Amino acid sequence: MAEGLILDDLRIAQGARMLVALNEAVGPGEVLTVMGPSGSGKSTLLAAITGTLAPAFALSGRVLLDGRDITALPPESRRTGILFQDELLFPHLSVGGNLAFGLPRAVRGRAARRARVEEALAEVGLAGFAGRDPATLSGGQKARVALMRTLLAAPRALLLDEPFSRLDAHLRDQVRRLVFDRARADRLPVLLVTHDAEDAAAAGGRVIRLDPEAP
Ligand SMILES: Nc1ncnc2c1ncn2[C@@H]1O[C@H](COP(=O)(O)OP(=O)(O)OP(=O)(O)O)[C@@H](O)[C@H]1O
Repeated sequence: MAEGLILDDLRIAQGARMLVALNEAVGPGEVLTVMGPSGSGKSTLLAAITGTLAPAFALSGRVLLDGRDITALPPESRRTGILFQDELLFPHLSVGGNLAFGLPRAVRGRAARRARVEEALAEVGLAGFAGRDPATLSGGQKARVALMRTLLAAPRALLLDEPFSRLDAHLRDQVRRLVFDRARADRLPVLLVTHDAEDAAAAGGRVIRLDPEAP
């Protein structure tokens, strides 16, 4: 069975408008960058993969992850992880609470869950931050917590919806490197949506462009 993420004749239409039509295979540790003008369907493509496509769209074809057809599965069963432009940390939870939220239920017991959270924080240079309010973190720290929250759920594919675009140039480079290094180390296929040619170059993989038919 083929490892990685496969978009098998995946088509997304909005009424008579064909937004996305793709045949792509993204191997473990490989990054496929998706570019295209605003409104061309980049976020919609990611939603089709995570299982959160709005009812306004019609989907055909298949999404395969590690050989498993996930096209019709509910989002929580797909094992796809996504990072957005806004970190979307829960403001009412501590940093540790945010990370614990990402942990699979299979990690049982308060002590074991706490240990996994501490380990994750230490991995991104944030040891001791578990009790902090997310509002007190810098942009780069929030980005690292958001990455670890996504990775703690043990996804088999990583989807990135412009996650670097709000960071300043220096941080952007750091966080980008962290994300791509982790994806390679965990052998995750990555789909990167971006407007930024530098992001695409840093990703180092193939680039495709969405050019939807005019309505
Ligand atoms: N929930 C929705 N219901 C109906 N139409 C939607 C919905 N979300 C997006 N659209 C429409 O679908 C098309 C694709 O939008 P999408 O957000 O995927 O584009 P994008 O390429 O990600 O754009 P951007 O670069 O601006 O983020 C647009 O015409 C948009 O207006």
